Amino acid sequence: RFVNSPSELKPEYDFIVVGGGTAGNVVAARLSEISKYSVLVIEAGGSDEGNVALEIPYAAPNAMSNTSIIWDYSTVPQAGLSQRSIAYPRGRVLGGSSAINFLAYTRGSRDDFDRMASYTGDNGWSWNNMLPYFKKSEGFTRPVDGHSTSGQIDSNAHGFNGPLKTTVYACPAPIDPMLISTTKASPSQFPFNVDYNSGNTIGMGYIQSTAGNGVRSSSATAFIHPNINRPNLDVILNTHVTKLINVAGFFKTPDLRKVEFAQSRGGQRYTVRAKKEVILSAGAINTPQILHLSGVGSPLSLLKLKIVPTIISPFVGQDLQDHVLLGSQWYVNSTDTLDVITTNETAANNILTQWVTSKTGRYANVSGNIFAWLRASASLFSFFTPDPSAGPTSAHFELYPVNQFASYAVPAPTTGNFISVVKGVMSPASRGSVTLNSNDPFEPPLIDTGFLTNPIDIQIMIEAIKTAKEMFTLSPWKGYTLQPYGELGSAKTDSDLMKYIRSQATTFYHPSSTVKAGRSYDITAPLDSELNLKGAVGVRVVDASIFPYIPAAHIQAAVFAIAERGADLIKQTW
Ligand SMILES: Cc1cc2nc3c(=O)[nH]c(=O)nc-3n(C[C@H](O)[C@H](O)[C@H](O)COP(=O)(O)OP(=O)(O)OC[C@H]3O[C@@H](n4cnc5c(N)ncnc54)[C@H](O)[C@@H]3O)c2cc1C
Repeated sequence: RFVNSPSELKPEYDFIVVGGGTAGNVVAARLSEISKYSVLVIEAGGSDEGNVALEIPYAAPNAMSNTSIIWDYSTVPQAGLSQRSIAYPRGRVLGGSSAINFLAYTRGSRDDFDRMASYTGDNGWSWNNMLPYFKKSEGFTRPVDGHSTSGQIDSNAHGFNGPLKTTVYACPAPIDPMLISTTKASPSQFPFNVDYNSGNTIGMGYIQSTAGNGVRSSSATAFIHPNINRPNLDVILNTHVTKLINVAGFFKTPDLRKVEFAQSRGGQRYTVRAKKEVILSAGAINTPQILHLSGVGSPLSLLKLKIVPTIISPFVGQDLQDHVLLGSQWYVNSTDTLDVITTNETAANNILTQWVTSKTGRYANVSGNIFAWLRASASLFSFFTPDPSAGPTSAHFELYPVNQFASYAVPAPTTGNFISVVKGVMSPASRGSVTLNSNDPFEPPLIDTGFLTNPIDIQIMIEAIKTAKEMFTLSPWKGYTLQPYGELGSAKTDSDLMKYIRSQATTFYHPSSTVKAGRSYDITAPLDSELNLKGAVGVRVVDASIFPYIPAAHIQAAVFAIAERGADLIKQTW
């Protein structure tokens, strides 16, 4: 049930999940399958229901500017981005970032998960052991235009009965045949990959997304709403967890199973206790923030903010990783592009009407249908600049072609037709941090992505731009792609490209690795390999914070899968 006010809560639950986001809702749904466990989810945001903007796959990018459903964060000035501070929204609504994200469903590679297994010393995180969890959460769905997916996915790699709906494109785009022809024109550079979610991510293939029947699937629609009538599951919305309180006596291992929360900034503080565990699933920004507010971190930094240290864990909030993004645009020799949606109101309304009446058409789709993940040249790497990727099945960079003007840095022109290639550094070496700015839980933390502070990452982005340019010299693009738009057109040397990248790059919004899992003796890892907070009784972290290295993919699928395993680890313990 949804609980309307703190007075309706029980004083104790077996499990309290902090954050009804991507991972938290999976954990709550799986734990409440066991009827004798009582489970409470505390979510800072409101309901996701009745908000059409969250349902339309194509409109996803609009959600992140709706301040009623996001944590409206921005980063500190970024050394690697010409000192720009960039917008850094997170989902603040039931479903968390899975309710507002861009729907790409990409798991990461065999090497990503095998590296996580070897880093943590826990083979349960290996690709072979995680694949069943990917399949468990997934319910692959026939695309709404009814086309056959034969040759577009490898059905052996997918789950068809899980709650989270996934699919491929619902509406073909004019550039799709050119992209597929690219894999034939230059198969060594752009190999066709029938399914990047099968362990080997490298090549060009069809994009999968978290949608089904023309609407978004999120952790709220998949894991909470279908189970909300369970008598052992309570969900309270619009409720902000302010800290965990240590209830152990002096000289005892800290026991943080008392959760403090409030419903407004100056509002009354309440508490609720967990008999078994508190699971922190507030995401890679807010989970370290809550830990810091609870006195878990570097004692010196905490004392400066008048927070009493409870557990010395200086790496909480350190090592943030994310994927840096750059959109580049080219004019095209065609008027049949998606630019019509921003430049022609009548056309946009017709597309919207089609979606409203039948949940089909362009709005049932994400912005692109086919993309590529590629390896950088081996010559970029040396003893001094080692390859940051997990191995040969992990991409160094992404090329995501979109048949319209796409940039998160410069406004779209009011006329013209474009193809954009959104590029990302998928196996970054740079790392940043999340630190407290204040001991007020309602104050945003200081977020530093560290983007492009490691020189290898900018070299990889330069190679990504050059690869996109080379793609447009291949035969399928002759006569279609015209001159590059804006600053890219005048960038001739690597140093020009560097300037262009640093002045326009933003983010894929994938913060991770801020409360890493690792071996018991690894002081850089605040969690053990089963996601328990080291040095505490009764606290686990299950969200994007836990990855020791960011997977070389858009990370929600990996978050869903680690949450499935996290729930199993909790069940095994109890
Ligand atoms: C704009 C955007 C686009 C993205 N696009 C994609 C994409 O296309 N594909 C992809 O794979 N990934 C994408 N991502 C990333 C992906 O969505 C996230 O990495 C993933 O959903 C994170 O899951 P999580 O469980 O760690 O955190 P979240 O899903 O963010 O959940 C955290 C939850 O905790 C709640 N919370 C936080 N603090 C508190 C508190 N103090 N008290 C109570 N509740 C709290 C939040 O409100 C939220 O509901 C995108 C993200 C964004 C923001």
